[in-house]
Amino acid sequence: MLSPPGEFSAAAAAIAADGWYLLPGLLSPTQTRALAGECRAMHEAGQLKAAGTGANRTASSLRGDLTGWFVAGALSVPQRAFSDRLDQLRQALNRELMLGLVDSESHYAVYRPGTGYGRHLDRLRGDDARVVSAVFYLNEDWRPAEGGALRLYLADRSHRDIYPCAGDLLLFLSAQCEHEVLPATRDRMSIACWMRQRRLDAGV
Ligand SMILES: O=C(O)CCC(=O)C(=O)O
Ligand SMILES: [Fe+2]
Repeated sequence: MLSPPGEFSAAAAAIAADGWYLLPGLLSPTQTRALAGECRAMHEAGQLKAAGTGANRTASSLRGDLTGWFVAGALSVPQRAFSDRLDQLRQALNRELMLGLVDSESHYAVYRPGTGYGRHLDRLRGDDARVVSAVFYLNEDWRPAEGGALRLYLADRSHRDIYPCAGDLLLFLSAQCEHEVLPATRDRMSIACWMRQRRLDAGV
């Protein structure tokens, strides 16, 4: 299903101009709460695993999150609602910016208190598939005093701190925007996603 015409025009324009955008309202509060409940339940059941970095995804000291990938063909009801909306956004970005985004990958992430993710780019070594990073936040009533900002480093050498507030989707260009996750004083839950192009070295 297509999104209403123009729904994501502001996001597309900001990504083209600035390389990033904070998009509210992708899902209803009820849908967002369902995802948060599922993420918390998977965490409590021990189903989220220490994440790695790089193509081999071995555990790393750079990052302290626990993750669980969404499995295509086995999405839960809340995951399907999220993935459908992300797909509408992906198609709108293709229409407005001609990005050639063919699919996306997503995982739940929980950062325990005191853990973060050091400054990095989201492109994997030798792999140019990731074009747009999207992080959907699941934390109700987050207060800045609790820390946990995503610090986004901008081209003009300034930075922006974005707090992980439920319902907000942070979008940025994977190849250009260095960023880090600052430690928090409570569990920090999100869905990290990447919209991908066909790999340039993959042939046709
Ligand atoms: O959770 C966030 O705000 C960002 C996570 C991140 O940078 C990543 O998973 O690559
Ligand atoms: Fe990242």
